[in-house]
Amino acid sequence: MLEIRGLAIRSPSRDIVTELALHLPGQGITALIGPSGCGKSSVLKWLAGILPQGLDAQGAAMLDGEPISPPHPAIIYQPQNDALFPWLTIAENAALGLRVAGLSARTAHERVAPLFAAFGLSGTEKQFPAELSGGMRQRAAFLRTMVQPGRFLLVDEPFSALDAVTRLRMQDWLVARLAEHPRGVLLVTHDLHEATSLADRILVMGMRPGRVIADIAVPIRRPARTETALAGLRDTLKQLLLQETLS
Ligand SMILES: Nc1ncnc2c1ncn2[C@@H]1O[C@H](COP(=O)(O)OP(=O)(O)OP(=O)(O)O)[C@@H](O)[C@H]1O
Repeated sequence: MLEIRGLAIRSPSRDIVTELALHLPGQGITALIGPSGCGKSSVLKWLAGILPQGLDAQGAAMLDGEPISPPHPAIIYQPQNDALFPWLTIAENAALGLRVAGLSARTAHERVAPLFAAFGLSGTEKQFPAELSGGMRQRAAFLRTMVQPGRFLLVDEPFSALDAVTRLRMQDWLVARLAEHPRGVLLVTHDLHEATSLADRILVMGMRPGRVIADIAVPIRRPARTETALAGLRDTLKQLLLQETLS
């Protein structure tokens, strides 16, 4: 279990997040939703140990009940932008996390190469990020995230640049992969369909200052998550978000 306790994040001009607490089980997907600017990305960056200069934070991160000081090898982070290195090929970018973790170039390549087809990236191995579409770059970044061995994945809108069909394909791939190799995923998304169809639990953040205002288990098992079955939950989430943006 990964936990945040009493997190406060401040900029020089204001409180961005106050008294934020959340826990992330070692299995399943927890979605983090909230109005734009409420601090979702800042929370992930803090937990990944890369809060930008200009923001100041206080709070505790706990892994299995023990305090940790991010960054931590159990925590893998995928930022909102694809953050691919322009001077590396797509294959090198995809293998980068494994290289940083100490694998040889050859072993890292052997791990990522079989996944290029599943990610719709066949033939892009020797290309550079600038030669790919935004959606392809986002898939390459997601591939880089998914091959890393950390127990917890923090992913910030990983499917936002994908067309509808590719998005569904990647979501299915994620669910299948987690069923084979359970890990804890914290998924930031603006898409209520994505949150309700993928997540086991949904955390709603309010704003000014950012804090968790609702922690909602999704009680419907995945095969039964039809549009009709999820409509009520989506409506509840929509109302919560509307209240926050209007208040
Ligand atoms: N480096 C920084 N310096 C000062 N303020 C910052 C910095 N980074 C973010 N902020 C401010 O912190 C607030 C929260 O930003 P953050 O990106 O965490 O929100 P978010 O909920 O992820 O937004 P979105 O959904 O639009 O991605 C915003 O008001 C933003 O302007």
